[in-house]
Amino acid sequence: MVLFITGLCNRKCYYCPLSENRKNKDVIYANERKISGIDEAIDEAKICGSKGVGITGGNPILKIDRTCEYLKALKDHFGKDFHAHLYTTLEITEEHLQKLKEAGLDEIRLHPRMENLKNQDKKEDKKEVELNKLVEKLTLCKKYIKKVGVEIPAIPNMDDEISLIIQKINEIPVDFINLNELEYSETNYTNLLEKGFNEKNDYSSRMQGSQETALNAINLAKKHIIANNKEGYNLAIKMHYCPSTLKDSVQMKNRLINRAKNVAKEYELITDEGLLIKGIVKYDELIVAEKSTEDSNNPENNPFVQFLKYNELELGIDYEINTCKSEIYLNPILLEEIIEYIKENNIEAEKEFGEFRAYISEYYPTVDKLEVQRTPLITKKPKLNLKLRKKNLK
Ligand SMILES: C[S@@+](CC[C@H](N)C(=O)[O-])C[C@H]1O[C@@H](n2cnc3c(N)ncnc32)[C@H](O)[C@@H]1O
Ligand code: SF4
Repeated sequence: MVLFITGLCNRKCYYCPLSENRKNKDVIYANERKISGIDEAIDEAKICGSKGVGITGGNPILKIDRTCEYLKALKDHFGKDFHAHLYTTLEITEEHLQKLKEAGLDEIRLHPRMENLKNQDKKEDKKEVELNKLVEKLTLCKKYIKKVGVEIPAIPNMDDEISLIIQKINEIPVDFINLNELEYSETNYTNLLEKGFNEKNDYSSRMQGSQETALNAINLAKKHIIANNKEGYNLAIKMHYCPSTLKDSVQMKNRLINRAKNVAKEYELITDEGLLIKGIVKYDELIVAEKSTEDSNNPENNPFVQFLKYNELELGIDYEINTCKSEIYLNPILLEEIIEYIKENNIEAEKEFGEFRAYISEYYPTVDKLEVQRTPLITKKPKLNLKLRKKNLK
């Protein structure tokens, strides 16, 4: 689970990808769900079948007590094997680390100021200071937290600077460095273009040159480390490159599939991407059967529902009525079959069931249930006007 503990942050990274509704706002999200308490975080982790938490922001240490409260509550609830890692900056102090350790943090990932590392003559000082500070803070983290690493965006053309970071931290007991493929979002796009970067293609949010920089920096660092250590290969640090597609196609997909499995209703299907599909019969106003002798407000007396009930035993139809939205939900394949049946048998759907629309809806299994596709089902068999068509062809 991704626990976004606060949007507050003292930095102003030009590549910051946070959206407007999170950036510099003191809001909490568990995955895509906006929450206001620990119980909701626990609930979201349960629904998603989470095995651990990544605590992020903003900068979580600006809300250190909240961070520790959530962390401790998750550990208490799910046990010590529920893995917890946290992203933060070099502003972390011994006091923060003491608290994080007590709350059970397993891993920490530090993010230095990339702008200070850019190799420009006048900034040579800044670069040294930033690198030394990184080494100092990583060493401090190692005193308290079991796994310590660095995580940074692979900024195109920063091959040498990133290679230098790897060489420096390879000399101290640090476990890993993660290089993320640089990604654009609606908030950092203009900044990235102003820096002279371009997007890689128009179907992803990847920036051109980032992958090359990451791989080149890793190879450069390896070369230097081997060359400087005549006695042999002494590359202690683990290096990972995380392409942006991995986030979407693996991390996000797995999370969606887990969530979908836990929230899917009997009548819903789960796609390979972890989206949910259901059939919807929509009325402007949910009508009830005209000659119903029973309570005329009872939605179960809707003619379409009556039809489903009539076929319930044979087809095992499971359905749900949403009276607020005047909608009936059922298995999408069954709905398609019913609509086909109506057409094939020339049943006058409107006369039988009243005026309704039918469609298949595909949506995210998240709290906001964002719909990604809606496929209308045609309820009347189309009549071809062959004469007219012949005339047109002439
Ligand atoms: C989104 S941040 C969240 C944590 C915190 N705000 C930070 O920046 O460290 C998670 C990781 O992504 C990296 N990152 C920041 N902006 C990025 C971008 N535009 N593309 C790829 N990675 C980015 C940061 O280095 C950080 O380690
Ligand atoms: S540290 Fe993270 S949240 Fe803060 S400005 Fe940089 S990228 Fe954004």
